[in-house]
Amino acid sequence: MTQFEQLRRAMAQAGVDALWVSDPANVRALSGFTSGKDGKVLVTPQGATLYTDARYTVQAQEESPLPAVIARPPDTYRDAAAALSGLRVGFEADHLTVSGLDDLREHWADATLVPVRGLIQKIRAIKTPEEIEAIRAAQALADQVYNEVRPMIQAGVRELDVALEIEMRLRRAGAENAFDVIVASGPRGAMPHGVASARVIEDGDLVTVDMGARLGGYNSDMTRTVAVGQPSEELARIYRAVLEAEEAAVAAVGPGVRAADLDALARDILTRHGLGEAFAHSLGHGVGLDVHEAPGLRGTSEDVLERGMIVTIEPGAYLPGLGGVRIEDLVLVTDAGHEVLSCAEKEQI
Ligand SMILES: CSCC[C@H](N)C(=O)N[C@@H](C)C(=O)N[C@@H](C)C(=O)O
Repeated sequence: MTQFEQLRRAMAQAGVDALWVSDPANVRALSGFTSGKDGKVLVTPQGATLYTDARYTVQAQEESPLPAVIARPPDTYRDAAAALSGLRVGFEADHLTVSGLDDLREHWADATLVPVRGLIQKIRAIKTPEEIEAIRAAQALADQVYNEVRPMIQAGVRELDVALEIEMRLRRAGAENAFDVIVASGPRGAMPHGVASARVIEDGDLVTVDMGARLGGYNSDMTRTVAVGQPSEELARIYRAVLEAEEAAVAAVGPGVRAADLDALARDILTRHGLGEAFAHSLGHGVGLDVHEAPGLRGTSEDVLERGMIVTIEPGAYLPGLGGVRIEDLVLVTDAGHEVLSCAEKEQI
């Protein structure tokens, strides 16, 4: 089934005749159009149209097979109105702003506007072979850059210099940074998203490095925690507990596995080590055009893993005043179980 056939089926299940797509990653998935600045897709019973403005006329022609209407709001809405009269039109409730919804209400008064959630994200969760190769390439580059930069993580070096080196090497290789590089050393390791600061790494620190490459629009995501010198026995114990949880969860990845069960598996291991409360986030998430996308690997998730999904497995433990550990792999769900796409070494501490 093509992506549009899957989408039309999902739209029918959601009870909408048409769909106004405003989330840039969803616009890209449906149209190929890569500008996140001004791109929308309108899916109607007759077909699909890309809307963007005159700054992107050439780009739209080059990137998208969809017919394009070049206009700015409110002309955009006026153009679409005729095709939508009397229809139930879905909009992306997780993305459209309140003022954006006001605009749709004003210009599409003859349509019934219906909030929908996750229709395209659900389709995007299962990657095509081309998408898998794109994410594999992004991760391979991230592995290479991590391996090149790993030797500089030493006492006396600032976190932000480590991050800058990673960012520069990714950019030089033609990629972007998927997100602000996290380099959290010593007590800063207690912040799961401690983006690199001016702190100077010290002997005995654990240092958490979380980085991703965005290559050809597709992201990777990986975390390693490394020791500088000899960390305390308490930090080493936490590291080993997180590694045990991470390896157990990775080993359990396969088609048919419930995301909530995977989260529980890792959480139970950390709880046995007295670190359940310190595991302050979900086990993982899907990765693709967005760094965080479906499926969600958390306790409340109803998602079930399927072949072709690419997810992170990233348990962590964060202890204010002491430090923290996160270990994250990027994992492809296969018929046989799984393939770990991230190859950078996980150290024994
Ligand atoms: C700001 S992007 C950071 C990416 C990072 N690798 C990451 O995914 N961190 C996780 C701890 C995270 O943010 N997980 C989310 C899905 C959560 O638990 O809500």
